Amino acid sequence: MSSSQPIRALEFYSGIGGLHYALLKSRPEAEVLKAFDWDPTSCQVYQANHGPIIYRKDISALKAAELADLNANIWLMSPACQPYTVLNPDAKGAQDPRALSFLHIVGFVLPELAKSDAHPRCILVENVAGFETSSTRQDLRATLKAIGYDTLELLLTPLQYGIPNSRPRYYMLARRGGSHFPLENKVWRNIPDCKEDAQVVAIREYLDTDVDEASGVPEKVLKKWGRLFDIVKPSSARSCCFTRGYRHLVERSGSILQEAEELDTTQVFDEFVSAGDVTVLQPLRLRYFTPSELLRIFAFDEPHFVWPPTVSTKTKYRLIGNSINVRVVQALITYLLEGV
Ligand SMILES: C[S@@+](CC[C@H](N)C(=O)[O-])C[C@H]1O[C@@H](n2cnc3c(N)ncnc32)[C@H](O)[C@@H]1O
Repeated sequence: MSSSQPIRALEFYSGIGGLHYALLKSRPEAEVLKAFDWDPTSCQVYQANHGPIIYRKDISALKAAELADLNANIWLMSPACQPYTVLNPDAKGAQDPRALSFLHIVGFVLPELAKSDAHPRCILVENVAGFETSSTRQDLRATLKAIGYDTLELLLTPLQYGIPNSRPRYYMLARRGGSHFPLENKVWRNIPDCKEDAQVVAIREYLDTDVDEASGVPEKVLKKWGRLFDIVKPSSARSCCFTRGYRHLVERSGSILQEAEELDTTQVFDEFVSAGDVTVLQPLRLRYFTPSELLRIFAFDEPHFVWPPTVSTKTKYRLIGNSINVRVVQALITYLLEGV
């Protein structure tokens, strides 16, 4: 969008507003007109940070006419990923009821708006890696093409932006009436013509200075599941993907931190196994990442981010784990808008 044209966005599946932050970091003058989510706590957190533009609503119930009146020129969308996640062996894709609202908005509402040329100039869709093999992705591409969009698909991770966290995510960018994306028909692993491969910063740059004991990993958890954890140190240049199940699930829900940098993790765990005594692990000082550390890793403007006082720590983890990496999406929005 040319810099003289106001950017007016709608945010669907807004959660705690990661896409909103990404848009503002890319284009500070942009305005999010309305955001939609049906989860009451997400809406409460969103409102605390972005004001009363959040509508608690089932997106399946949105009508073309109400969206046309808003006259937005960019839509930002991060629909539920459970239907598509490879972590769920029973994922049903488009057959999952949680996929319905996205099929409604893309398959019905957008084409309806296109009849009166009221569809947005640009669209960004975010989902889990794995979405690219779904029938929903094929339908999305076909629908967007049929109503005049040029599309580009990518799989990116924050590691490419120097952030020590793996979070591979699928993105689709769509625009109409602007310059064309490269013709090559593939899922891109970097933004075209943009070599972002930054030096990854160590985890220690993201850590709180003062962490209370509640973040420690309980001994009973370590005793039963300790060997399954992905463990990183302050000097590590990686961590694994943090999900909404962080602190509930052990495997594949995110890394824990070993504060004792100097100790050899494997050696201490071997001693624990042979001694059968969990206290052997104490010198490692194993703990969970705190919500504020995760917000920093997700590139949220952490010191200014507000949690309403009623939101529990457990809920904070759920909401952050559902969210997006702001830095990655910022780069995508910049690229998307440059071509319009
Ligand atoms: C993957 S999360 C998106 C998170 C968001 N981008 C953020 O930064 O926090 C999906 C969100 O969609 C919401 N959601 C799922 N289905 C919905 C529906 N039918 N109507 C409204 N919101 C829905 C969930 O409550 C959740 O907040």
